[in-house]
Amino acid sequence: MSNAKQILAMLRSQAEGDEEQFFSIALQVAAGEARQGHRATAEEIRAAVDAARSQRGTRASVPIAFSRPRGDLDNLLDLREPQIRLADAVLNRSVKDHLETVVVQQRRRDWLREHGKTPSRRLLFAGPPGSGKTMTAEALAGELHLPLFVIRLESLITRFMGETAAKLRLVFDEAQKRRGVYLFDEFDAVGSNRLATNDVAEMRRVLNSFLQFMEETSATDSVLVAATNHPSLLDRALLRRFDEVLQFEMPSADEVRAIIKAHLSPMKYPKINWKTVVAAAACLSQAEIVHAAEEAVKAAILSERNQISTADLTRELRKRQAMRTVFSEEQGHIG
Ligand SMILES: Nc1ncnc2c1ncn2[C@@H]1O[C@H](COP(=O)(O)OP(=O)(O)OP(=O)(O)O)[C@@H](O)[C@H]1O
Repeated sequence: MSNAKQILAMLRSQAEGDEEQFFSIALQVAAGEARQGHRATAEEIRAAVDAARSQRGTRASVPIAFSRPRGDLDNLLDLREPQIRLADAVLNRSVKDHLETVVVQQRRRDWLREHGKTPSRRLLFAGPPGSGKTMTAEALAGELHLPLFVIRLESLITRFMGETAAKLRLVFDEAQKRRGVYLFDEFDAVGSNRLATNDVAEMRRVLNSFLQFMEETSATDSVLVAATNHPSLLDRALLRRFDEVLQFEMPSADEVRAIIKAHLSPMKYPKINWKTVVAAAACLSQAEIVHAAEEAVKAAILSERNQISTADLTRELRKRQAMRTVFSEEQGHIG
């Protein structure tokens, strides 16, 4: 949008009393300035918008819901208001440490910027399906009091030349002007070095745009999370661009126990043999273990009990194991 059009849109939003739209266009102008290398002006506009927003915040008596993306972005971004915090996810020590770093740096980003430093904001979540990558992105957004935007890859990646890169630009522009956590799920679809064999040149262009946009976001405080089950598919040039790489793993024995305990409410569980339960959960993902615990609770409720036994849990965990076998046999069949 040209400056004249932006001024017109700002005047219109003011006439309609749409303050959020007004701020959003102001931030778009800031993003434009940042792209032209005018970082100080971009920062000044952003600071003015932040000040005006927080003034409005003190006047408001009820929390204001995050506003939905508009226009073309509506198809690309799925807005989720975070319902959880980091303490709700059961994570390994290394992932927790990385997240603590990000949270501290994001909370004290103004201080870091005053010293010419950029807070960590480009994160790669790598790990097996169901290990909590999406959940952790939501929890991180919750921790930072930010909206979570999930980028819909099926709308982003199209067959038409140049269109995917243009859509990516829309998403990154939004990240520049609206602070949030932006999650690119199944990121290997964008960042793969051997994807789209039918149009390698186009995927290269998309990847290059992605790399360029990653650099440009240095003036924003949005957090970019790319999640993948296949980190080895990612282009090396891309891997280097991330500030933090978080490796999600299959759950340890302690984690299995913690996940199950967190999902047994309202049941009591005085006599669980955890060794047996943990053994029955071998090779299951965090998500599968959550399902098994929830099913065990439902079965106990239906049989009008208020206690869960070791047998309840192992039965449900074994069911999950069996479902896994069926699934992998099916895949073997297809493959
Ligand atoms: N580490 C965890 N701690 C607690 N619950 C978890 C954890 N991981 C997964 N879960 C449960 O499983 C559900 C699905 O997990 P999630 O979608 O976050 O996994 P994922 O790694 O993003 O999987 P995928 O790669 O298939 O997208 C979560 O909503 C949560 O209920």
